[in-house]
Amino acid sequence: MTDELTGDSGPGVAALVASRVVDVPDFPKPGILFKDLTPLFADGPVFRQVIDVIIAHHGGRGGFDVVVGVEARGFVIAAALAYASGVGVVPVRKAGKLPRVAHSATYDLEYGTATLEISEGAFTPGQRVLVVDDVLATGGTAEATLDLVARAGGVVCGFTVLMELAFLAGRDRLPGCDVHALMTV
Ligand SMILES: O=P(O)(O)OC[C@H]1O[C@H](OP(=O)(O)OP(=O)(O)O)[C@H](O)[C@@H]1O
Ligand SMILES: Nc1ncnc2[nH]cnc12
Repeated sequence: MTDELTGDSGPGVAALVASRVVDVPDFPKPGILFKDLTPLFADGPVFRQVIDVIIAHHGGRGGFDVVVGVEARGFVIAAALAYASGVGVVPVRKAGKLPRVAHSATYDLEYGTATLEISEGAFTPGQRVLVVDDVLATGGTAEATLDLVARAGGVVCGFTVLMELAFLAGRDRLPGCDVHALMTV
């Protein structure tokens, strides 16, 4: 089990995450094995432990100035991280949802193409940004998000996911970034 004080993520937290993931074959398209992490979000003690481990990995409270969450499942994690750390949260949203778009980025993911956007005035220049999502797969979403954060004046200090699908090599698209996955498949 994870030590909440040291944030030691070790095998304990990986097993915990794995125990709360449901594999859904052929969603949203035939051939995709979808990793459904909503059972983890629904388990209060596990969710809290996961949040504490992520904060500890990224330097504890004070290790980052703002959290970016990627629509939609990243929002759940980002809001919890921000609240627990006493910092704000900035949403990166799918196209057409934000009223004051500053920057857009289009990318491919495991099962399609999408465009992400960030608002005007998202950061003060040089703010240290922790980016969070539930899954790292091909890395298209993460690469686009890191690009948006940089164009908006933020400095990415880390990228965190609950689960990394290593066989899709998404990490290779994020050179120089502190990529942290609580569990890897
Ligand atoms: O590494 P990639 O291949 O880019 O895939 C990872 C992304 O795919 C999923 O989001 P999705 O686009 O399905 O959106 P949702 O959270 O709104 O369901 C997941 O939440 C990540 O954001
Ligand atoms: N297989 C998968 N499961 C959950 N989210 C994903 N995002 C991209 N691929 C995914």
